[in-house]
Amino acid sequence: MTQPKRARGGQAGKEGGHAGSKPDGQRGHENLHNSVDDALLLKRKSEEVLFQLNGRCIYLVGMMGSGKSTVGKILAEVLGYSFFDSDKLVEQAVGMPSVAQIFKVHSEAFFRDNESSVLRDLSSMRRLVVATGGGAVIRPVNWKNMKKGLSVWLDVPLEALARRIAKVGTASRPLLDQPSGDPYTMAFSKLSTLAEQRGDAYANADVRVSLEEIASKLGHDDVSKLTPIDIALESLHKIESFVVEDTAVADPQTESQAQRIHTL
Ligand SMILES: Nc1ncnc2c1ncn2[C@@H]1O[C@H](COP(=O)(O)OP(=O)(O)O)[C@@H](O)[C@H]1O
Ligand SMILES: O=C(O)C1=C[C@@H](OP(=O)(O)O)[C@@H](O)[C@H](O)C1
Ligand SMILES: [Mg+2]
Repeated sequence: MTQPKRARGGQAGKEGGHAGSKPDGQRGHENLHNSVDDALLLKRKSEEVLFQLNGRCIYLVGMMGSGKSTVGKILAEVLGYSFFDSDKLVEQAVGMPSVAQIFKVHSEAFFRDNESSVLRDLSSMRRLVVATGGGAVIRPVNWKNMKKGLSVWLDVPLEALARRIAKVGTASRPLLDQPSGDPYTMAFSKLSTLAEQRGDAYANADVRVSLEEIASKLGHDDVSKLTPIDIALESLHKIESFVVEDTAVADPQTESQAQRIHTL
């Protein structure tokens, strides 16, 4: 059977469009082939990773707009895991329709307490992909709970985050909500401040998925050309490498079996 190759742009779902030299009809076919190839690669890798995960949960961390909810749903789907978005669970627990309203009626501290309770409850479960809120990384108690599973940091350049946020608006993200000003500039400025305040809290994650690295590997000049599937696939590769190394430290004998599977 021929191996699917990694697609190089032109797929549905990416942020920036880039016109190729081919007529639209041909590009359409190419895009479809690329998407099918990517879906096959993703499915195949997920089957290997599923075996190695042994039921461990995956926690996605990263700044607002980094794609935790988007990529998390894809990972859950291909792994056959259940997907939870911690923001949605907080909304349910509090009985309010949006995070923005919780911040407004109560406070950020109230939201954070509920966020910690949700993460604590989830940490006793198995076979979950959890998209956390961007600020979950600031509390050590959340890390204590997330470390029961495997954590993945989606590391996205601030410019790309601000572009995404400017596109969808800030209504659902109260920390970025600004009454006036250019949406991109305002989002970029707020995100920069938050990134500075949070320091290297995201780097506590077991695995770092850098969009700049993926873009360079795939020959793209901009992270905006990456699709959520590209990012999900790289996440699975990184998770696999981490689990293999982790097993090596914990149990050298099991490691040699895991390594054999990894290199197949
Ligand atoms: N790789 C991507 N390409 C294009 N748009 C994306 C990508 N990843 C996420 N988005 C969009 O960016 C916005 C933020 O994504 P989301 O998954 O909600 O991030 P988070 O949960 O980390 O805040 C959404 O509108 C989503 O559709
Ligand atoms: O970074 C943050 O502090 C927040 C991120 C949001 O989630 P997303 O990262 O999914 O946008 C949400 O939890 C809340 O608005 C606060
Ligand atoms: Mg989210």
